[in-house]
Amino acid sequence: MPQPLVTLTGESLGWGGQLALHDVSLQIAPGERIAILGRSGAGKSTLLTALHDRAQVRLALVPQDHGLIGALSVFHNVWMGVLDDHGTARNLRTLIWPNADERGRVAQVLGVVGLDDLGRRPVSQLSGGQRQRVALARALLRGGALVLGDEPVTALDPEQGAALLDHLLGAFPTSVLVLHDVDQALRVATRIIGLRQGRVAVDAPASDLSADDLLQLYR
Ligand SMILES: Nc1ncnc2c1ncn2[C@@H]1O[C@H](COP(=O)(O)OP(=O)(O)OP(=O)(O)O)[C@@H](O)[C@H]1O
Repeated sequence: MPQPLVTLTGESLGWGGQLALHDVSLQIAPGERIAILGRSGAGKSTLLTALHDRAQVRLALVPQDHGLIGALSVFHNVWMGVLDDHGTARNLRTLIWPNADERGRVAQVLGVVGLDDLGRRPVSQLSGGQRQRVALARALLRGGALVLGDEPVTALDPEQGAALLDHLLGAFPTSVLVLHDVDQALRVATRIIGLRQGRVAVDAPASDLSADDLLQLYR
């Protein structure tokens, strides 16, 4: 069995003294495409935080709130995905005067998400869907062994969302994505983890689960 990318052992996590995740143990193996489902407040984002903190591999993150800096341009927000690959001097130079290679790398991922002409626009002037696509472009530029995404395509229309979800899954060998659409989860995931009140209520191969099984999580 290959070495797991992330292992949680009896993980409990809370906010302000209140537990949001109770004694969760699980492993993420290379190659898995995991969808996390559950009602609002079930602990999905908290589980992603735990996985993020425990992962020992290079990973990219698409947070629920996009994690962008509104005053900075689209280019700079996307470049943030690779800031820790470079030293301070190089990053300062890129901030002021990106070279052709850097501009090309960002343009490539902006092309994938359909934001070709918006590199210089401050993120504060973008729509919600455009912001989400900037966060996706930043994750694609970063790359890595694992992508963690918290409802990474919810701000997009169904067609564009499905296309970008497929692209994201193709760009990373392993993924753990919080999704809110049961059918979408069954379409793209190899394994589904369902949370209820901070506990794992379902953890099974997607091929063993039906939409009805998963809808129980929301009742
Ligand atoms: N920063 C925070 N400070 C305090 N409590 C928090 C914080 N983040 C989450 N919580 C609480 O932890 C619990 C789980 O929240 P979490 O965001 O993990 O749920 P979720 O399943 O991702 O919900 P949603 O689908 O609404 O995003 C909730 O009761 C929530 O109120």
